[in-house]
Amino acid sequence: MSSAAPSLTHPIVIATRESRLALWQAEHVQALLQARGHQVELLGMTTKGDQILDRSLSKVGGKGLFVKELEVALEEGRAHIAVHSLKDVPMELPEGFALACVMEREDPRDAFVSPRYASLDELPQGAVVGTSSLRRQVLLQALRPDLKIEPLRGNLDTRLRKLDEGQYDGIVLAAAGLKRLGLEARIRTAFDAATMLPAAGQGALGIEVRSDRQDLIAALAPLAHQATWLTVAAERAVSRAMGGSCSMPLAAHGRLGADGTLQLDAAWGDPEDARAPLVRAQASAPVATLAQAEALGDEIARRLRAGGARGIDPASANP
Ligand SMILES: NCc1[nH]cc(CCC(=O)O)c1CC(=O)O
Repeated sequence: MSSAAPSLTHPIVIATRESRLALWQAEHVQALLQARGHQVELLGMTTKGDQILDRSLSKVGGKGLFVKELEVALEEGRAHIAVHSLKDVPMELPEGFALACVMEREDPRDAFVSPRYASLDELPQGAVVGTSSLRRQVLLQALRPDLKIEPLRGNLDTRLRKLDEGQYDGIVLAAAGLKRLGLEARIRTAFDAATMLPAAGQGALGIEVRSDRQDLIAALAPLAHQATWLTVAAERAVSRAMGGSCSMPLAAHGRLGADGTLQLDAAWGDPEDARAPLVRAQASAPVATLAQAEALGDEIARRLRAGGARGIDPASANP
């Protein structure tokens, strides 16, 4: 049995980074497509983002670094689809590329990981916490102004190794990545999403294709999870409207209720002052279409700006 459109040729090749998490994600999609009768192969690649371990991503060009090489492979026809953590996908895809679908979300929360301390509250005064995320930095600093936040880059295994070597008292990672790699036991506390507000798209996977591949878009449609798609569309709209990139501390988190009401929360931190008070905004609305979800995200961005958040206009944003 195959649900393939007539023009779809096999195998479908998935371009993937070679970190354990990226491979897990690509293999996850491979298995789902194989279960629907498709023949699927992986094409492993190293991206610029994978090679930069010593500097903060926000200083060297941002999220796009993880996706560009994969897009080149799609452009050249060496691969057909790319699986991304939506958190790492820029708000606007380059001309000619589209998000074919968004899949069911894993745990969207941040997790506190530490060999010695069971929670953030247990950390002694002045303890060292590792994260290179500006969002995590400002949210942590709001909860515990005494903590010393130090940069921490690399894939999940690298970050855990640096923690285990004693460079930090604790680190903050996405619960989703740890769960996917079978490392859930490392989570000491999953932060309450209301206090450590997650990043837009955190925990959700998206599949990118060339926008002219209607055959692939049709083949991927059954993998979509509509509730997740609506929720992350609203979250990503907040980022887009704020001109968000990883150089702006910005959190956006939605929850879609069984009645179709989307509750959206966001927080903005001053990129120039990690200790400045956060600007928060909240709104909810019934949401049944992507356009309605995006309108709610736009509304939240307006409220953030009204509360003092400074957005970046598209013209002056990072390339
Ligand atoms: N910033 C890197 C990144 N991008 C996606 C994940 C895994 C979680 C996800 O899929 O959202 C992680 C690790 C982390 O933030 O700890």
